[in-house]
Amino acid sequence: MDKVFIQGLSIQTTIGFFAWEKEIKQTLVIDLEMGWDTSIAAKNDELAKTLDYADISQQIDTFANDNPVDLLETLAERMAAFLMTTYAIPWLKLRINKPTAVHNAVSVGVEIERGVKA
Ligand SMILES: Nc1nc2c(c(=O)[nH]1)N=C([C@H](O)[C@@H](O)CO)CN2
Repeated sequence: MDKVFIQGLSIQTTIGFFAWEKEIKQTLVIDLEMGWDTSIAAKNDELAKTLDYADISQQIDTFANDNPVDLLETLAERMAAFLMTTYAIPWLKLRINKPTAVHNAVSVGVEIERGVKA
């Protein structure tokens, strides 16, 4: 299966369980793999036939900021559903890192896989 991916997308958004977290923006770093037949776009060199990683990166930032939640789990689930519906993505793996959440860890976060691999 071919993939289009986004690695290390850094966004600033409101996220977190605690009251103080709802008053600030924190950094999330997002890794996304999306199943896609890239040969269709390659055939006639057409951006419109593939997943535009620049457009999707912007949509991820907008989605996170428009949908503040407590848990990374909730954001991951909702973001995965939004991306799969909007772009007709059959399968994806989404990892959301919250690098500043635990001071003595490099990063913490969640990773989910949704859909069916072609
Ligand atoms: N599995 C998770 N654990 C925790 C989360 C989370 O979203 N998923 N969130 C928090 C707090 O918001 C934390 O990031 C504050 O430092 C704690 N654990």
